[in-house]
Amino acid sequence: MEVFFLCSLSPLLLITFFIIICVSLATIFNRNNKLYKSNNSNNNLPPGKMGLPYIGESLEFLNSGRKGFPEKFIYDRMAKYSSQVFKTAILGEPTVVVCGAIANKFLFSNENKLVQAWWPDSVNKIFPSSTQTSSKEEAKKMRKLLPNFLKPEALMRYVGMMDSIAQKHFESGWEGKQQVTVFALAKRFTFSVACKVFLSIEDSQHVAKLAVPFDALASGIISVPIDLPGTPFNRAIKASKFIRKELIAIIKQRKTELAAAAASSTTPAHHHHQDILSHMLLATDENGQHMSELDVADKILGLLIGGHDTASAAITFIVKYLAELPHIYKQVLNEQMEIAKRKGEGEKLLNWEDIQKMKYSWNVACEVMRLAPPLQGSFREALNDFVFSGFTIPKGWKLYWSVNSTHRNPECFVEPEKFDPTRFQGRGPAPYTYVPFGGGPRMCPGKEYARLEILVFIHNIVRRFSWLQILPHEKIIVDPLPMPAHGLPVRLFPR
Ligand code: HEM
Repeated sequence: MEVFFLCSLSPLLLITFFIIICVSLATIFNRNNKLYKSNNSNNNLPPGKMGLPYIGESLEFLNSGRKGFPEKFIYDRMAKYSSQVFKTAILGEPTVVVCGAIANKFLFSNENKLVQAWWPDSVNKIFPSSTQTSSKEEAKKMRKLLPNFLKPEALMRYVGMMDSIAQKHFESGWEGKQQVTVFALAKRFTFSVACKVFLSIEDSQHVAKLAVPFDALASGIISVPIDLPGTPFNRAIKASKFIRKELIAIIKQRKTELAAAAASSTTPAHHHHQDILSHMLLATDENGQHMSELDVADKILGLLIGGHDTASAAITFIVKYLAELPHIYKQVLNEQMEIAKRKGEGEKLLNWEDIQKMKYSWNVACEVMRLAPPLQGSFREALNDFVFSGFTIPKGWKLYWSVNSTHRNPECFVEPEKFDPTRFQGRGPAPYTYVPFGGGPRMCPGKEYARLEILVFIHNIVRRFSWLQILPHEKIIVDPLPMPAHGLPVRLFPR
């Protein structure tokens, strides 16, 4: 189909595309060349290789993940240069990779002072977001509002809602089946929860209508940014336009409903005022300003994307580790049965207090995210020349911090390859060593939300089933999120 589409394009169009690609490559190359050159005089750069022009070491970087060992790229170079800081070029950018807890602390505490968040070009093109339509200051203000919608006090009321979605999800997707593919179901679960909590959308057909473009969007975000018909990047841009249009329509309708409810003193018939969309529409900043429709759409889109593959990857790997480690499964089951037993007569849904009791289960989830972190790290950009660890980091260069540089480091975690949830008991890991959600001002705003949906999922799965992996040696691919190559098929044993 895609090949057909390409062939049917007129030669003129093809030539035009070709020229566009050449020009954009040349622009990137030129800009980076300036970046590289401006620093030739600077001989205090970290050790490391910049690889081929433009491509740099991107292929090595991406391939180590696709082979299932994303940490290899980093550990190989740390060993080779005997340094926790090294330079490279990835995704078209001169980059300094900084490893270890000290580096994490440095980056996270210098946000907007020495560094700022940076995303690859592909991400910016798929989200022509408020960062571009409104001023930087405004975007920063909006980012500050985000945690308000997702802090524990705000999320408490959603626990029952999540549990009700989980119960329906297990009834329709798992019960009565001998065998299921976990990754696809985990994605369906987290997406259903998001549709309900953010937008009050529960109708399964409506959820499915949004889920399809969402998958396209998620798989195109970190792709080669070539915008030609049929490329994943192109599909992602189209999907993002479609979803934004849907969201704007939902937002407009909601505004009318909220206005009507405010005008009449009656409470609205729906429970819409409970979801995150209504909270965003009603929220005001310090000057009493409401967020614009476009801003709200972008924020919701950002949340849907941020939570789409990350939480479902975490859930998938929890299921995988519990299959491999029956003694851990048993302790999780004991904890969850105890919680179920203590619930009052007629109390059908989990609540906030129940979640607080799931300490062991959360330690297990944390240990899973230590060994199989959903995100491998993220980028920052140097705002000025500065010195870190004795090396000069030039203005405009990118910095990459990696979750694995501490999660798999024996100095941070004794016997790092060993699965041991008790690491999280007592005082837990040293500061800045356990960072699956990042840290500092840009730390994942969805952390608490993710904790809730993960624990609700664990509660529902262990109470219904035990399970075995159908492919015990299924390969793991990290591209860019970790995922079992065949989606983790398991055999179910109802309890
Ligand atoms: C287990 C699940 C999750 C993990 C491991 C995870 C991890 C992360 C990490 C590492 C970052 C980047 C932090 C940085 O650059 O320093 C991030 C950013 C973000 N996450 Fe999550 N996340 C998860 C779930 C979620 C969920 C459920 C949501 C939404 C409800 C979400 C929304 C976001 C958003 C919007 C950002 C961007 C924040 C910004 O640019 O300032 N995440 N996440």
